[in-house]
Amino acid sequence: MNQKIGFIGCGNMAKAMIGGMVESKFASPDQVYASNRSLPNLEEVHQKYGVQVTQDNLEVAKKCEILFLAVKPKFYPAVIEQIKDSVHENAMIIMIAAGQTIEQNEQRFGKRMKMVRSMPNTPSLVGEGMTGVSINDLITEEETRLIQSLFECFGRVEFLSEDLMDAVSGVSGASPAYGYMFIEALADGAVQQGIPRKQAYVFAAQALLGAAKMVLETDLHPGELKDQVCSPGGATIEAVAKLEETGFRSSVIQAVHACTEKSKRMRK
Ligand SMILES: NC(=O)C1=CN([C@@H]2O[C@H](COP(=O)(O)OP(=O)(O)OC[C@H]3O[C@@H](n4cnc5c(N)ncnc54)[C@H](O)[C@@H]3O)[C@@H](O)[C@H]2O)C=CC1
Ligand SMILES: O=C(O)[C@@H]1CCC=N1
Repeated sequence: MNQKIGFIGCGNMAKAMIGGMVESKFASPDQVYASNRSLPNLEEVHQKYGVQVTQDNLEVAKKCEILFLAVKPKFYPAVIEQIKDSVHENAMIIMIAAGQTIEQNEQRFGKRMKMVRSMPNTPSLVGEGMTGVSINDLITEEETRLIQSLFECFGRVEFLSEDLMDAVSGVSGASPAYGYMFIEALADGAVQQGIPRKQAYVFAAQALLGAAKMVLETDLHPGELKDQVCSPGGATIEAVAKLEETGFRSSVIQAVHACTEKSKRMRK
């Protein structure tokens, strides 16, 4: 691809995607532009990845055919007001904000634009991102393939209808945070049993990485994979029974629900 890719807002999520794109060589550093209100994050991505940086949002908006809006949801109205008359004539706008809808942002631009609503996650930085994507009807099939390869350069992508995008925040946008909590909890349990903390994180994280790969690569149902670990009368089933008793599944389901509902409230 030879389009220029811009990021307005260069925080945690933009840095993860820029890192993923450049490290995977999907885009060369001279194709990628980022603007941010403050300097430190810009200096960091320039030093690490060699991308072009500026504090001027308009410079990025004018230059880039593919434009990520990577500021917090509450800053979308002000940023769109600032750039709407300057965006590249063929611009494709990629929103990454929780809760923001395509219709809402078309209204803010005051015209129909090629618009993508996406929900990525921070493991994009290490090539293991998961992104949910909805597109509007101005995006062509060729552009859809481009969007797919763009998000696939740092992980997996699934297209789905826009009414499900708030739930994507709950299941994959936010869930790395739940995963880190699970890893911390596993490691605390291991430390309680005498395993040194540094090793405890390796045991916990690698076990979960392996479990995730088993689900994605064997095509077996997670329940069947769980049953393979639970020897009759063995140790694992004791742990599984304790997790059920203490509401593990229900707690996770409620967490996804809470995140999804909050995402919906964030567009008000
Ligand atoms: N952090 C995450 O795991 C995920 C975040 N998102 C979405 O990504 C967006 C950004 O989130 P984060 O990167 O976590 O936030 P962040 O706070 O780390 O980054 C936002 C950046 O935007 C800059 N900024 C604020 N107003 C600006 C303006 N007017 N012009 C230029 N830059 C401006 C800030 O200085 C900051 O560096 C949010 O809309 C969030 O919903 C989506 C998926 C996952
Ligand atoms: O916490 C948030 O609002 C964003 C959306 C998903 C992950 N971070």
